[in-house]
Amino acid sequence: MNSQILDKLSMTGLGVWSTLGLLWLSWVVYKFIKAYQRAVSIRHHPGYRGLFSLTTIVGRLLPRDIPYVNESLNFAWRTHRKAYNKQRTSILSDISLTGNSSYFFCSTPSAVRQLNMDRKMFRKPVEVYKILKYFGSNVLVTEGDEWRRHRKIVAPGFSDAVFEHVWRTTVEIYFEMARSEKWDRLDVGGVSEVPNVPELMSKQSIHNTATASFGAPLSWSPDTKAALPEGHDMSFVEAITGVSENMFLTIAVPDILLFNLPFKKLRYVSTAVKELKSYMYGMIRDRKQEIKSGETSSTVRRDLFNQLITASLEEESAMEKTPGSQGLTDEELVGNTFIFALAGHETSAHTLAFTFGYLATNPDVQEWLFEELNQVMPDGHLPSYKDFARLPRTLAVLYETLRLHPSVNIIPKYATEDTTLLDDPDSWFEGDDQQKSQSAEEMEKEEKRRVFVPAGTQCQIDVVNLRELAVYWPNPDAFKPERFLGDYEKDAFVPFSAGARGCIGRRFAEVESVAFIAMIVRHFRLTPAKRTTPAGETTEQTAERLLRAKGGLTLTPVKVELDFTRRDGEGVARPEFD
Ligand code: HEM
Repeated sequence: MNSQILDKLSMTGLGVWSTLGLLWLSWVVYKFIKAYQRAVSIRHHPGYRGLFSLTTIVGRLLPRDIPYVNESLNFAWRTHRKAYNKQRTSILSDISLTGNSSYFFCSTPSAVRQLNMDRKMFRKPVEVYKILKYFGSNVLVTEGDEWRRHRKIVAPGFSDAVFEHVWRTTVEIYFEMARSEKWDRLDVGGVSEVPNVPELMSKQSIHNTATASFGAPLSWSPDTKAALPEGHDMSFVEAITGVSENMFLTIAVPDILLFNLPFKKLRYVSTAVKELKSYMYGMIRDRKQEIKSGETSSTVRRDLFNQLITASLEEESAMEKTPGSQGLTDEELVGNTFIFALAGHETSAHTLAFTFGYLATNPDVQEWLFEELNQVMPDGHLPSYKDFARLPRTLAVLYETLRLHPSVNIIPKYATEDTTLLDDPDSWFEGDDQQKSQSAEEMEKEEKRRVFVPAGTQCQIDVVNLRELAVYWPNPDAFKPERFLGDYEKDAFVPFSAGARGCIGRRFAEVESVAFIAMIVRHFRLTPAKRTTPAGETTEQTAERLLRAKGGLTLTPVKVELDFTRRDGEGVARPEFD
């Protein structure tokens, strides 16, 4: 081929590519204009800024939080909530993609209720969760009949017997932590500096998961010289720590790279993955044998794992009698236990770190909480699961933290058919729409406020924005746990989601967190770390610094540095359990 023909061909190629590029650009601009028109027509922000949201290719390439461009669109966490508030004009935010579907960010209780309760019209977009199938399919990532099969088997595990076990384990872990942090050697008034509360909470949460979920023996400070089980290069707790703390790497890096690249970090994570899988399959084999041979029963072993395997075996044996029943495969059992570990670990650890940050910066609330704890846990009294119901202030402190710093920022759903969502702007100013009488005129008005949602539209519950609804949360930015002691709008508080797809581990998390907060605050006064607080810093600045958050798999505390000052009384040395 002579060079003239080659030149011609490359010119033609260039022409084709430029034409395609131009067509693509025109299509993007067309989609953008349509999105903008729709956003304006239904009064929804963010209008033109939709192009820069994280749901668009452009938005993903740009740095986060560029003033006036995308600063309030970083839904992983809105670092500039104040700016966001000013721009907010309505409740359903239509952030359209350069792709072919729209995103609705919903933060009106009426829309949230619809999204959570109308299971026919709104479903979970399972493709979004694909990466969480890494260890096997599970209850979080499935829908329809598949989901029902998983949920039926995992649900019985979340029982009072397990919660009692969780409570007890949490209290034991507290004493192990106190010993390891040398808190048991502190005199009354003595101070322990805790420079990294999130790290400590992560450790407590991993131990809780290993012990309460998997029944592993408690090993806060393991004997490193002790022999590892045969055929293993890591202990179980080390493997679960390696995977949990590097979850993002585990699921984001393709296996071929994760297992073969010669980087130290990847070697560590891939070994942890291999080890965790090997432990989990081994444990399933052993537990199945134990249960089948009658060597143990769920009343002896109360961990979540045992309940799950028992329920799956029961379902399998029911198969013979009831056609259609089906247990979980070993891979699905591993998938579910992994998801319990993942869903339970990060969320709880981060929430506890934020809780202690809030208490340290709100001394009045801390004393209000201490009053309750002192009554329920007089000196030397070890609280039991029965005391959970007597600690409403402690639970309220947890809820208020979750309202202000919800671990899960966005809960995705999609519309299965053409439908409408109730945009309820009046409720921002007037109160709950439900309480209004439904006269014909009002119903007509209500129809007008319904926003058309075409089939396939992604409708996200915007958990972060719900915190801002002053109608339901007077003085919304203030840390006021007492608001949860009376009636409150349940659809404006959905950190655990709600309805059939609500968090199955909610009670588990509440029990673990309440027990741990109770043990810490009963025995220590928490204050911002003296050593690292700059001179002249105001209370607001300290709170802002300590409660800073960043995105991640779930909302992540940046750094919470506190001083723990021992209160009077006992409770830092481990007593004998009966
Ligand atoms: C503060 C702690 C926790 C928070 C804030 C939280 C939040 C949530 C949220 C928002 C969902 C819905 C997710 C979605 O629809 O995409 C969810 C689902 C789920 N959570 Fe949690 N969670 C917590 C603790 C736990 C714990 C301790 C466990 C297990 C031991 C757990 C297990 C699950 C599971 C299995 C699902 C899926 C349920 C289903 O789809 O049927 N979570 N959680």
